[in-house]
Amino acid sequence: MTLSTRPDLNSNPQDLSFISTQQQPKVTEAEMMQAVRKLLIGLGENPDREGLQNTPKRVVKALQFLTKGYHESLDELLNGAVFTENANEMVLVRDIDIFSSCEHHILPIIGRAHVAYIPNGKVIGLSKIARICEMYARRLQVQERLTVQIADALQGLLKPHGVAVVVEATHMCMVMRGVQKPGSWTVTSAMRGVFSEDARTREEFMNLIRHKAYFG
Ligand SMILES: Nc1nc2c(ncn2[C@@H]2O[C@H](COP(=O)(O)OP(=O)(O)OP(=O)(O)O)[C@@H](O)[C@H]2O)c(=O)[nH]1
Ligand SMILES: [Zn+2]
Repeated sequence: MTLSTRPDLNSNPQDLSFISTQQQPKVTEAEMMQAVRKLLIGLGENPDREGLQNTPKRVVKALQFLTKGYHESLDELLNGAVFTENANEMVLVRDIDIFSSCEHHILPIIGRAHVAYIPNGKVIGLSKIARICEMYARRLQVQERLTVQIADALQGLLKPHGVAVVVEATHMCMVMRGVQKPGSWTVTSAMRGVFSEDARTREEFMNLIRHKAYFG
């Protein structure tokens, strides 16, 4: 097995130290397209027929988009939007759309994330919470790791009193193939600080994400 030259692909997924990695992969786009062409032939298709002529190019472009989070970093997406603020009540951004790809089948994971924290002298620009979710979702993932990465990123950036993340998602590898269970949802959570220590705080968060949103 050839290991990637990109440390972010080989490292422990819990380890956030690789997040600024901007190294380019060694495989060229032409080689990637060639691989897709082979895949089409293996599937019994004719890659030269009109409808498939540009498919290798499209597939590579689409996969690059779906994994663009490998080339993003917390530093860049934050753009300095962490502010000193004397706030100490729960901040919750809920119903953040998640479009990720499972690392076992490279099929879509579609769902939403709910992210809360209790500030401890610092708040983060609200959109940046969604951007953090987006950065980690746009990688090959398992839902559990995605959930933990979002929680640990916020915990590391803000050192808040606590962070709570719940991700609810449906996995196309369980819907369209394999066990074929449409309608199944997986719920994962990561609780840090007071959300893990105090049942009432956790309950307040769970109640807030349970009630029907006014918008949406
Ligand atoms: N824990 C976890 N498992 C996942 C996630 N996405 C996909 N999987 C599972 O990864 C497992 C891979 O199992 P394998 O037996 O190696 O692969 P498979 O033969 O394609 O498995 P089936 O999906 O059962 O047909 C499956 O059980 C998937 O449901 C995820 O985000 N988290
Ligand atoms: Zn899968």
